[in-house]
Amino acid sequence: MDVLTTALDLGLLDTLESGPARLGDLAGRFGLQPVRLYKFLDCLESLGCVVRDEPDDDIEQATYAAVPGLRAAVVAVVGPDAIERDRDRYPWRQLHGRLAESLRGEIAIPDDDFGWPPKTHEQTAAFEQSMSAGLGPAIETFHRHAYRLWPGRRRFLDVGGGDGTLAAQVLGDAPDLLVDVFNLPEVAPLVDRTRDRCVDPQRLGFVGGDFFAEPLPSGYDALAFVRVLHDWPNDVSRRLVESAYQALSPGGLLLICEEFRTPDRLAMQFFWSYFLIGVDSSFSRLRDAEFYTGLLQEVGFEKVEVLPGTWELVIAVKPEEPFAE
Ligand SMILES: C[S@@+](CC[C@H](N)C(=O)[O-])C[C@H]1O[C@@H](n2cnc3c(N)ncnc32)[C@H](O)[C@@H]1O
Repeated sequence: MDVLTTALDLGLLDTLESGPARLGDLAGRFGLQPVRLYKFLDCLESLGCVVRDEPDDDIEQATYAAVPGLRAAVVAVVGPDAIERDRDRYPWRQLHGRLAESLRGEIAIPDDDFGWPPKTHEQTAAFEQSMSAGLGPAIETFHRHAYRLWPGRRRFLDVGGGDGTLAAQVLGDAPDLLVDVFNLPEVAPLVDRTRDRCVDPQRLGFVGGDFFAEPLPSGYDALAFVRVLHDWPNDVSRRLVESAYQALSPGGLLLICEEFRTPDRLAMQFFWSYFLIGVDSSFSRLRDAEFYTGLLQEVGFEKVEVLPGTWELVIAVKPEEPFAE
């Protein structure tokens, strides 16, 4: 991180991206010591960021070329909006080096530093911001399957829909759909902010509520849980799916999207797995897609399918009302 941040901040990456550069020229231009810069560029080379051509023993004649797309990739990894920067705002260092104590239950992340539910507006805003920072794969999957998800649907409720980032994206894919976010009332101002920036603000609504304290609102023919069910133990997830079944109109569509359990996704989830070791109020459990396909059938849904994507999307339909005998 230090090497990449420094290369970006110095402006070295801009120069390297415009074409191969000689070490002597780089040192002169940026006021750097050639021998030190040589070692620094070795670090970048070891990360696969630059390709070196060293014609002879004179290191100042060595030339370096950036691999294509380097600057954008480095901005994504260390820039102000990078997921790494977001995760670093959390007090994970309190566990660092003390994992054994944490595993024995001797230390924990104090509630004031992180806990569920968030206690202050700042904690709520920070948490939802972290969520939307990692939402890309879900947005991609919803967009990819939009052509079959939304035609004929009128009202969509994104349950536990964060600050409305996904809902706002869906509006762009479904010009006739009304989309509401269901979330704890304190999240309303964050959804207001998303609405101000979205393509069609009057189609993005907010319904405040607590899905443990009350039934999910009815009147929707599509309803989603995106990274919501994996926060809870099996019996609680089941209750939420049952509540969705009750709420949906006959023929309504349920969508479940989260990181189903594979080695790659566990790796993407590594920060939360690690940090939440010391947070007992938050569960976080990656499941296999089959857990949900089975659960949906047991609860009464039909036409259960797993649609492909960076994160897959499990969809299912509530049966139309049976004809009266
Ligand atoms: C892990 S986040 C996922 C947010 C969003 N769907 C995403 O993927 O970015 C869980 C969401 O569920 C919401 N949530 C948690 N408990 C809730 C409750 N009891 N009632 C309603 N929403 C709740 C949180 O506020 C948060 O927005």
